[in-house]
Amino acid sequence: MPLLIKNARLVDPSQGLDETTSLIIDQGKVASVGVGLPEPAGAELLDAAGRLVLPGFIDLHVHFREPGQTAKECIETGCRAAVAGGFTSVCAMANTKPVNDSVAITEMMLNRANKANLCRYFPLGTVTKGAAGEELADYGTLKAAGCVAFSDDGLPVMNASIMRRALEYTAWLGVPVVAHEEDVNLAAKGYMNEGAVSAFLGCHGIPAAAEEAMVARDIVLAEHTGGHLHLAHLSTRGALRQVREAKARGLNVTCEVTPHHFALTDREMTRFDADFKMNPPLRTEADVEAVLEAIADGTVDAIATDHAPHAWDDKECELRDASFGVIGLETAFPLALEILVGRGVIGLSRAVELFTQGPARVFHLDRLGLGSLAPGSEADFVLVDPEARIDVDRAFVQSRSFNTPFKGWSLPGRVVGTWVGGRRVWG
Ligand SMILES: NC(=O)N[C@@H](CC(=O)O)C(=O)O
Ligand SMILES: [Zn+2]
Ligand SMILES: [Zn+2]
Repeated sequence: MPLLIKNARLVDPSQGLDETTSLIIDQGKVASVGVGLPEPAGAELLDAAGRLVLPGFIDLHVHFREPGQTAKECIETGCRAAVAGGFTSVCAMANTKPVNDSVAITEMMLNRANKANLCRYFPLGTVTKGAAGEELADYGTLKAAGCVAFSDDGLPVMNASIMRRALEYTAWLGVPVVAHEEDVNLAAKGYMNEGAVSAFLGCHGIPAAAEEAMVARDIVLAEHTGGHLHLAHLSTRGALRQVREAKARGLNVTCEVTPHHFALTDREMTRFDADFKMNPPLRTEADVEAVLEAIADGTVDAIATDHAPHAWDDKECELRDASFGVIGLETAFPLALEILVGRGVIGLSRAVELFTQGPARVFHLDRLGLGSLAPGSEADFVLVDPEARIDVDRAFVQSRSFNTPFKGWSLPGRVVGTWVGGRRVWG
């Protein structure tokens, strides 16, 4: 049965649209967009009542812990958190147990996601076998099995020769290498940003140079190989400056930033609460300013959550010993509304772009009809009430874990409904 959506404020940067209009959805796809469309025979009617209709969000960076650590999250609970947050596609990191360096694991993940039947799920394969940093994974067979990119995320690829080969081989396949940039020798025993706050607290710090030195190395390697380097969760002024310069030189370099890195600084660490501990760490105010500038000037391609669920006892211990990582699927878009749009850093259309067309392009998901609501696209969309607020508490969060630094926050932007391929999966 076709679906006619009326009185929608459709914001779709892929079509340059921000206007009140109607959409017709038929057979899982967008059939037409425009004011005063004739009602198809027997159509179901949805009155958006002026609320936002947006292309479904795409998250390039989530950790769903299946196989291996399903007490933290499984593919089904992760996908439920995704659709509750308005995400209709997620790209899942390979640092599961065992890691995703084989067709068997990729297929198992895809089967589990299929069974959950909530959002689209795109696995990443590892860069190296076992994510051990020594031997390249088999990119061709992993791509054929469904992997959309390759990453050892959680761990940097410290061997430059391995990174060089990875960029060369993936260039032939036309898929990106996603880099977690952290020089392990510079980061050493650090567990928060190195700076005035870490000195005051007497905590081991991770210097900005740990990230920036690796970004520099990998931009050099991307230039020499022609490979597509996608830089995950960038957090420092120097890292973003290098991306801006690399893009100006026409290199095949893209990057993402997370909501926690645009919303919070390392001052939060004075609470000694491990829900503020993640990798890369929360940085200084100057770094947050640089993240906001890079979001505004187009240096940043996508907002990605780095949704990293951890169990209560992974966090409820000495800060030094706690796991790195925070959840983020349900708070990402509300934080963008509050901090990016609400404080005038960017307009709503650019914010939507960072969740839709931007990430779609990075992993070439635009070729699958994702990240856009132009006629012919997949009918993946989200209905958001920008006036209604959310309260970030345990009842609101669908994830199996609750390690969020935004607990207790009230934010604008309730996801009223989420549709994947024309089927309502949330709300
Ligand atoms: N971001 C984190 O602090 N943790 C991630 C790994 C990662 O993204 O590096 C995790 O898997 O828990
Ligand atoms: Zn990482
Ligand atoms: Zn990650």
